Amino acid sequence: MNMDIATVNVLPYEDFVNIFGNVVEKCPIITAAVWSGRPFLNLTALETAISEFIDALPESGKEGILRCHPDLAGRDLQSGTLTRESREEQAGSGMDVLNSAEVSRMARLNEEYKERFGFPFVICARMNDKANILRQLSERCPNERAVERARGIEEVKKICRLRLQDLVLTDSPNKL
Ligand SMILES: NC(=O)NC1NC(=O)NC1=O
Repeated sequence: MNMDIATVNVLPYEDFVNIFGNVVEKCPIITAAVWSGRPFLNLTALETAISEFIDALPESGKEGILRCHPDLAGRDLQSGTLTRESREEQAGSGMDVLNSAEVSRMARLNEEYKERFGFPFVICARMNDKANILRQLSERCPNERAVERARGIEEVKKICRLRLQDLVLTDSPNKL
């Protein structure tokens, strides 16, 4: 699907939530909330509304968003229970074709990370390959909790931007 912003702006909220409800993984409440901010001037304005809503949440809310994300190469991938978006992203970065040693390494590092922070490691899979993801996962583990919370939320916003771009035509300067 690729609609223009004018089409987005006239969607009833039921349709808006159905179409955009997973731009932040399993957080349709965010989409439902920003519907109030219509009309959006362009795609960037919609993205900004989502970003500002997230930034205004208490730290517990931001951690809640992170907790709605499935592990990379984790149980949901193995059992086929990822959302369509997440499945495509994880496949795009090779998370679905790890060898058994890599699967174990990911699982161990993901568990270590969750144990330390109480939320999962989140990274925009479409902007990283397998080697990069594994490196970041081990490098980020020793960080402070507040640093990782902020870092994870930055990644959520990158994931969101790419998911939005799959749904809405990007702003073009010569189009009114
Ligand atoms: N844990 C985590 O980063 N999950 C994800 N990242 C991404 O790009 N899609 C996801 O589901």
